[in-house]
Amino acid sequence: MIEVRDIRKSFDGKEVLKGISTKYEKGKTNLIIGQSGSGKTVMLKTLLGVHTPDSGQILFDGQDYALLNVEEKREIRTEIGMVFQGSALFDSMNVEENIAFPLKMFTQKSDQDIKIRVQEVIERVNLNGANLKMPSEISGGMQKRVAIARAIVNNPKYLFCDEPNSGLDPKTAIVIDELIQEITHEYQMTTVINTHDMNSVLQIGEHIVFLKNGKLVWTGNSQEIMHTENEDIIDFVYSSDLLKEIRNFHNTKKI
Ligand SMILES: Nc1ncnc2c1ncn2[C@@H]1O[C@H](COP(=O)(O)OP(=O)(O)OP(=O)(O)O)[C@@H](O)[C@H]1O
Repeated sequence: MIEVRDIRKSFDGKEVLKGISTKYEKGKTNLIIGQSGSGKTVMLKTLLGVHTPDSGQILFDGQDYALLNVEEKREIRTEIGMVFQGSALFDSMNVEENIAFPLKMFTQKSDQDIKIRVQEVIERVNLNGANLKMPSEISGGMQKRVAIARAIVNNPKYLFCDEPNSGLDPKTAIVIDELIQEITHEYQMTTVINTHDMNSVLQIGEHIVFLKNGKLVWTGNSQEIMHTENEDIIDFVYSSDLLKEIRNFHNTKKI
């Protein structure tokens, strides 16, 4: 579990995170949602340790990150797997080399052990037979699978995903969402996902944190978000006039 307590972060005097407190639970897909500029990326980067909060605490399974020594901080960072927006694969490496990269960089595993582990995750994300393909030779959905495989190859406790299905068609996006949810449950990881994709919110939103202008204005799950009367959520979920009309139509029918 990751707990954030009253996190604040400013850039050049402009406060971007305004006292966020929440818990990202283990074994759940925790979503950070909100409009562009609401602070989702800054929040995720703060969890990653890229940004240092101006105040507040981040606790990884009860350990206050700011109070850890350099070695302990390094240890926590090796327990984080990251799926970057756009996959961020190494173009000059094939699928299995991309996936093996964190093991070669951050562990002392033998070549044989690396080979076995890489094959395990290749099978887990259904990339069988694609081992020697280059990123340019595979589809966007397969590239995401490689990115997910690379993120989980070192058995992380925490999995962070930045817009994991951006650029994918809706069907592939759902498959990728479901894969992330399955592995979250299976490996009991604490998964935090940045998204503004409403399909993801409804499909895998087990714990949703809604940010608006750097403030947390709502938390709940995918069922609750459909029935809330919170105006900010309604505005976000029913962003188009057509969707607003459909909602009004359903509400009128209920009366
Ligand atoms: N390194 C930085 N320096 C200065 N300002 C920043 C920095 N990073 C983010 N910001 C500002 O913080 C605010 C929140 O940005 P952030 O990228 O977190 O939004 P977001 O919700 O992730 O948006 P999007 O969905 O478009 O990615 C924006 O006003 C942005 O300009």
